[in-house]
Amino acid sequence: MTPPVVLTVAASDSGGGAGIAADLTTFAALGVHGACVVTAVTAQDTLGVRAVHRVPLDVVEAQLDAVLDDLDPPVVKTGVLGSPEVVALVARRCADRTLVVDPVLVATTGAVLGDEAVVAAYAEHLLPVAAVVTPNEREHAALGRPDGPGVVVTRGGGVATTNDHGTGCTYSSALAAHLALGADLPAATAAAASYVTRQLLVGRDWQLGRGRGPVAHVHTAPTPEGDIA
Ligand SMILES: Nc1ncnc2c1ncn2[C@@H]1O[C@H](COP(=O)(O)OP(=O)(O)OP(=O)(O)O)[C@@H](O)[C@H]1O
Ligand SMILES: Cc1ncc(COP(=O)(O)O)c(N)n1
Repeated sequence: MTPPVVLTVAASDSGGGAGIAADLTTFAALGVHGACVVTAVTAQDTLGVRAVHRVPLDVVEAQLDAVLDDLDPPVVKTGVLGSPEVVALVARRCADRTLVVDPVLVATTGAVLGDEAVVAAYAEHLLPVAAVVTPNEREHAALGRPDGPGVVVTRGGGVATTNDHGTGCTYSSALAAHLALGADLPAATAAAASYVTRQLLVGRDWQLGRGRGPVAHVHTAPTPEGDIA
């Protein structure tokens, strides 16, 4: 059966923990086809963000044109957008689709990934056309505490682990994938939360890098018999 298409508009993470890497692997794990528009390249690892290179606006728009014209994704998920111009562009071009906005402003490791101008652009352009917004507490406060049925404030959870880099991206991607597969919002948020919980458990003892290791976006745990659970 042909899978539904979900587009992520987000930044790359060279460490493979967050952003595009988390989004596409989560989409694959949940059975949707992932397309990607890259807004910025980050030089990043489990310890922090070393550099951010924004993709020029016309190149972001050309990627968007290509995917929207040809693959026609019914669901679009956003992560790091990088500039107010890109925020406004996505709002303009994707308002007629189911938009899942993860307003990433600060990385787990502390780096600022969205400044005040980006925050203002979210409030003015993107939040009014979003079906779902998934800020964490800090992002919710920065955005002026928007309210409504589509505002899902994320709050961590019960799994004790330091391998949690990329959890917000994985959560919002899982939510977008379940919406594309036909779930309603309450079912999609519940499925996304249980997916993240399971994946945090899978990667809890991994030793990748020297900082906040990545959540296991896609892997399943082998059983004692060597099968895949
Ligand atoms: N330790 C945990 N145990 C279980 N579930 C968790 C844990 N951490 C995160 N989650 C799940 O993932 C969701 C997103 O997590 P969190 O709020 O930590 O993301 P974030 O990285 O702060 O988000 P953003 O990408 O918006 O910055 C939570 O709402 C929860 O469902
Ligand atoms: C490219 C990119 N996108 C998103 C995040 C946020 O993820 P996290 O909150 O886990 O650091 C990140 N650090 N880098």
